[in-house]
Amino acid sequence: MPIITGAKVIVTCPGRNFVTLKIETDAGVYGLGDATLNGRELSVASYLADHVIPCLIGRDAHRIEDIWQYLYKGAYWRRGPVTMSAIAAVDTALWDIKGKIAGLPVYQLLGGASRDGVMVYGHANGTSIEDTVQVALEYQRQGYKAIRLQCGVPGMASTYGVSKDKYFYEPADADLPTENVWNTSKYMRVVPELFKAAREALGWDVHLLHDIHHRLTPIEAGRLGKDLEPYRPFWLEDATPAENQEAFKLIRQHTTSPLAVGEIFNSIWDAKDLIQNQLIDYIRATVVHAGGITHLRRIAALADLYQIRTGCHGATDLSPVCMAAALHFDLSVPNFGIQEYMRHTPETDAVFPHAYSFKDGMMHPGDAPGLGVEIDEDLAVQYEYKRAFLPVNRLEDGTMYNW
Ligand SMILES: O=C(O)C(=O)C[C@H](O)[C@H](O)CO
Ligand SMILES: [Mg+2]
Repeated sequence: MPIITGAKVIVTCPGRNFVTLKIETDAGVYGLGDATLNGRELSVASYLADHVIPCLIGRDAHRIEDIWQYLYKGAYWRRGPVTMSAIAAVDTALWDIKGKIAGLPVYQLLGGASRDGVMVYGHANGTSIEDTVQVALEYQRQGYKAIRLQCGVPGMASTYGVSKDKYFYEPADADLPTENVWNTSKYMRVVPELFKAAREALGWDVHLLHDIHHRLTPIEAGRLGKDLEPYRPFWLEDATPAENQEAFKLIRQHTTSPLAVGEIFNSIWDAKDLIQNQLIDYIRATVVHAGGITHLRRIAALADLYQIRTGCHGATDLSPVCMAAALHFDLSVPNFGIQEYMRHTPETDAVFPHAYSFKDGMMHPGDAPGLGVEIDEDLAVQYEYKRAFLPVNRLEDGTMYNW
């Protein structure tokens, strides 16, 4: 049995901050896990270094489930994004180790491939409808089968999902949170126009998605969902904050537009009521923030009972280690729906060389043993941690709102 002999936390900032856990064993094999929690990175780094790593030394790295339970139940303080990201990092690294020792890619350990490849969606964004549609056309030319559309709103200086650089979107942009201003009615008018223009330009063979990013009330979300129905969206994401899950009943009463929720969920308990009441169509939880591959499989299994499919979060603040783990999960899980794919910068890709690849709108984790992702530690140390916050959002009268 491979015994855990050491572990360390690597914090690096090749364009943005990433926290990576590296677990070493006496079998000469190590594993990697992503522990990045955007805007709160050092909390997870400390949780791992101060409270988790000392408990790992001397354990059998093959006992993935037992170590998961030990860290979850053993902490007494359950759930929460910091705890669950730390557990996820350990879990992911242990799957990596198991795969490397077995000489198999992780997806083979998860039951093997359930499909040939993983359909991903790219992000088309622009300051205007015209710009966004042009970018979407470019994605379509690159072979994407699914495209998320976000555009600037006339009369609003900025909004979620629209970047200065059309291809690399990084919302955690400042040393202290940037203040944005929000106006729901202006936003509600522009999105149906965006979808109309996109359908006219792109046709009907491509899936179109949109992220509301928690900014509507349930009844507003019902209205937007209804207005978008003629354009057949693949999903509307995070229509309203999901703390009150009853709220989704109201949205469901008004629209057949499919709903996706869960990128900020960190355990099956966050998703349970939405899933069991069939209030969503896609569950967005992913490896790093929802307790690792082990826990995400449990969430997917519950969702599968209700024909709810997976749609893992895959923004750039999830490192290539998480991306690789998500792709192994996506390839194997029976109720896969779609995977988000935001390209990392070349600097990030250089720090994390990986076996996963993209072709014709589909991704594959590759067949390297384990996760198929490495970290170049010499390069990683050259990029020092840089404090960066996600923005905050206020209504026009100054009221604090959801970002
Ligand atoms: O990718 C998405 O759907 C997002 O909503 C991105 C999030 O804002 C981002 O990951 C927050 O860290
Ligand atoms: Mg989102």
